[in-house]
Amino acid sequence: MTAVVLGARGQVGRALTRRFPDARALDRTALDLTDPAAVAGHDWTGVDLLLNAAAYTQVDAAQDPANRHLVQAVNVEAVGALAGVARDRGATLVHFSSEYVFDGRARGPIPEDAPVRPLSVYGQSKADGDRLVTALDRHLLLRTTWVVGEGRNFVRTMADLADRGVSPAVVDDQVGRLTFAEDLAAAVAHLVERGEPGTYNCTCGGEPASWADVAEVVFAARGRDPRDVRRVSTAEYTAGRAGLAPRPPNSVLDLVRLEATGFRPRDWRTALDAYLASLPR
Ligand SMILES: NC(=O)C1=CN([C@@H]2O[C@H](COP(=O)(O)OP(=O)(O)OC[C@H]3O[C@@H](n4cnc5c(N)ncnc54)[C@H](O)[C@@H]3O)[C@@H](O)[C@H]2O)C=CC1
Repeated sequence: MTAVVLGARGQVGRALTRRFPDARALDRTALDLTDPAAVAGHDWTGVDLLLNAAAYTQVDAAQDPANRHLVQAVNVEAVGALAGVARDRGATLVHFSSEYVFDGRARGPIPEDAPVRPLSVYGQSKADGDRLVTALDRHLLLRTTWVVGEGRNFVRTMADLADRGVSPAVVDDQVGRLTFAEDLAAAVAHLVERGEPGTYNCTCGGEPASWADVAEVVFAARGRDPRDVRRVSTAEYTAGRAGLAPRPPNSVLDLVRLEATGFRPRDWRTALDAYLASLPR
């Protein structure tokens, strides 16, 4: 198998590169996906697995009309170009999506086939990209949430704030589960091995929690009092902060389809404990 990882220096891309050590790792400097000529002109000879972890992921910045062209170029047009490469080469395209394609207003875990109703520009762009991927015979679309890997993420931010003596306001009415990038990469390897195309929700397992619950675990691990996390509602958090994209209140994805393949994601609390133990102080 000849694999290529796109977005290789992002959180998910780094985990994929570790999980598929023989894959060709490409980031923006090696191949700018917003340049159709570069994508068409790239040497894809022999490639049979395209792992696309590249995306425009700044959810709030995506709301700014000045960035809309770039969001569209990376999250939709580039996905179409990669789908074209996969189709021409008979390769499998693995792509990542988000619970932001849903409005998160329904209660309970969200199944893969729930109605798509994005609240934000980013969510809409991911939904549009998803349609291009699922039109392919050979595809894997993994919808995930709250990713933690190498690089900037919520857990690192909270650990930094804890270490600096800050008492942050954190929302306690958005509920979901963390997903560690290495778990996502392990799921990709498992699903590629099975060779069954389709859309799968893929997050860590365990009891869903709010961002404030996660922040409290991080604070405790850094030796701070969890009560230093100021629990606020989304309405309180967003008041006076301009330009924030609306977030779905329910980010909990149903894992039944993934688990039916024999893949058991780690409980997010177990994975978080291990991650926190590895974070430098
Ligand atoms: N981070 C999260 O919490 C979540 C992420 N996802 C999805 O998971 C996937 C991976 O996300 P992360 O690794 O967290 O993102 P990231 O922001 O850490 O990495 C994105 C990568 O895309 C690359 N990239 C951006 N524009 C590019 C361009 N024009 N050409 C080539 N490469 C370009 C960046 O250089 C970076 O390496 C994305 O599809 C994202 O939408 C889904 C749900 C939650």
